[in-house]
Amino acid sequence: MSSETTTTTEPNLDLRGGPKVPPEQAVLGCNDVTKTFGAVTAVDDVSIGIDEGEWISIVGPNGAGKTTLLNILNGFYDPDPGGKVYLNGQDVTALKSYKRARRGLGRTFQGLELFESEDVLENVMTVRAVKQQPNILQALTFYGSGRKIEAQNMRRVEEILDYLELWEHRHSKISGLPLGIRRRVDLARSLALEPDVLLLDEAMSGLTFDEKYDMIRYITDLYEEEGLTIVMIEHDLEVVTDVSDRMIVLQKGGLLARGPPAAVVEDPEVRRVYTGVD
Ligand SMILES: Nc1ncnc2c1ncn2[C@@H]1O[C@H](COP(=O)(O)OP(=O)(O)OP(=O)(O)O)[C@@H](O)[C@H]1O
Repeated sequence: MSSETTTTTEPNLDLRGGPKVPPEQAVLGCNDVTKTFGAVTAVDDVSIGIDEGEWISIVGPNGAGKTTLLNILNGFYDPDPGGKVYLNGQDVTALKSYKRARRGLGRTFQGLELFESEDVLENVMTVRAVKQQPNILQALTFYGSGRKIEAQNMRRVEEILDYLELWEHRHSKISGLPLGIRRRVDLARSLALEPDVLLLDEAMSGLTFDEKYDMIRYITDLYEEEGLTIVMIEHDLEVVTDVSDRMIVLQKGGLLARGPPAAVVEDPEVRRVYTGVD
């Protein structure tokens, strides 16, 4: 009788189940979400449910649909008809992105959508004003009355900049800053909205090893000290394996596996499609 086992080549069926939390009861969830762009199905019938206080990492190779899914959760894209998005147990599918932000959903951007010609302080302050005003136009008017906003918001913004070790850069224009600092400014802006759930879109893309380590440290502290729910989109499996409570793997828009990181990274299907290693 052969002593060989087949356990390393069999897909782990525990990773092929449904959402851990019913999407409609989750702090953030989606049900039957598909998104097509012409002939391309970017997200293919995905349902997830994230519990309060979890750190979830959504991983997958290039083009797997990670950013599209995040944009649907965030409200930048509508899902195709039939798909639903839930925030704090409420159906927010029809709710605009900025309204979801006011209900506690913050995000960073893979492509860093910072105001290049403004300094760090102005970038964070502007977002702070958007939090307090019912619409963008009013926020800009409000922002114009500099003293008022300063009195109301400066303290919180100082705390955020201090926390992310950005205070010394507060008067530096974004356009002159290196990528590691710019990614931190993006994180500071998302924190200025005082989110309960933070969506991070490849927040470590393009960073050096040391910068990635710093970023993980900041996010871990936020997770532990502020009790934030973290949803992190990440291309690099290794970066998130140690820190996540659970991982969700996308492949060609579909959900390939979900579960504890240690089990996910050992799953032969995940290894094959994601790392290319059997
Ligand atoms: N606005 C769009 N119009 C057309 N096709 C799109 C659009 N956005 C995404 N796609 C396509 O949908 C698929 C999924 O893209 P998406 O950016 O969501 O993947 P990803 O997993 O985030 O990839 P990456 O790791 O490279 O950022 C890709 O084939 C992409 O070309």
